[in-house]
Amino acid sequence: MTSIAIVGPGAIGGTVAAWLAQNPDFDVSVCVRTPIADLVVETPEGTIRATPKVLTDPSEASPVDWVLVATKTYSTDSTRPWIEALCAQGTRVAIIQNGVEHVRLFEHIVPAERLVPVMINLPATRHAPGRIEQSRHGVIAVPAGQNGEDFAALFAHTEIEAAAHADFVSQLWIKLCGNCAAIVPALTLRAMGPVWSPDFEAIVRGLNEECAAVGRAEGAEIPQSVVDDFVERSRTMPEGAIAGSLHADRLAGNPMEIDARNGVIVRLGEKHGIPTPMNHMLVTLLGASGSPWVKRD
Ligand SMILES: NC(=O)C1=CN([C@@H]2O[C@H](COP(=O)(O)OP(=O)(O)OC[C@H]3O[C@@H](n4cnc5c(N)ncnc54)[C@H](OP(=O)(O)O)[C@@H]3O)[C@@H](O)[C@H]2O)C=CC1
Ligand SMILES: CC(C)(CO)C(=O)C(=O)O
Repeated sequence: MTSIAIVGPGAIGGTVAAWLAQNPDFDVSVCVRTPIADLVVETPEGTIRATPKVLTDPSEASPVDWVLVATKTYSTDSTRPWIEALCAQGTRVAIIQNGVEHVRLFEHIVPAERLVPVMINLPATRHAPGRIEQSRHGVIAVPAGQNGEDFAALFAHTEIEAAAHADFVSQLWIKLCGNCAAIVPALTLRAMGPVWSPDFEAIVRGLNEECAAVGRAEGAEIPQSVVDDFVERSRTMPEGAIAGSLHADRLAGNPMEIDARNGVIVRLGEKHGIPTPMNHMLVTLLGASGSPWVKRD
């Protein structure tokens, strides 16, 4: 029996927990801030249900084989008591978050050799605690090596396609290219397609080009087609559509992962001497909308 604890069963953590709990060989528990009774996830494969063990305080936790952290990036330090209670010598800790700085954010909490950064491409929305909609097929990428391969193997019996990649850094930055333009609808509070114009396209393309340039300087391989495809996807975003979790968080009045998704492009751009004026300006403007998470997470 493999024991797995998911810290933060929100949209992503709840979906992952529900899928893993379908495997009778896994003992799945969830570590919550807001209590839940169970998990019900509407997936492209139909509705799945799970009744994992629900822990509400780190004092109830004991060491497990795998800890999966799926909180927002700005909640990192609040997960420390959970991670400490759930870890023994052999425990591995996977960080399932957006952005490219999983290791920087958690290396003061988890030893590097037990830390597994995870890129997840899986659109999910939490409608109520434990009630989630997974709107498309899920894809997970992890670094090559034993930890990455063992993590990917946990998903063998799920609809989530998980694989270890030698070029994980490219996986992370290509995902960030897809995420970085969502700062525009988070600011305008409407879909991009209906307001598209040459000036608007210059902003969206600028955000993406800056991200790709900084990613390449960090060692990622990002073909130009990645930028062009994301710009095209933005151009065709239909009226009423929500561009993912950042836009959804702004609409809900929640804190936003501005630093992890756009601030990081500015910070790492400065390190490499790459100008990032579009990201810099929109980070400043969205931060001025009231989110406390414009500063470095
Ligand atoms: N949603 C999506 O479609 C996608 C999101 N991502 C990324 O995945 C990560 C998670 O996002 P998402 O699932 O949307 O976020 P949610 O806000 O839906 O979920 C985060 C969860 O973490 C919980 N939490 C926060 N702090 C703690 C703590 N100290 N202990 C226990 N639980 C805690 C929250 O509790 P509470 O219930 O009290 O709010 C919530 O359940 C982010 O980095 C996001 O960018 C990546 C791909 C797609
Ligand atoms: C765009 C999406 C849904 C892709 O997984 C995402 O990463 C997010 O909303 O944060």
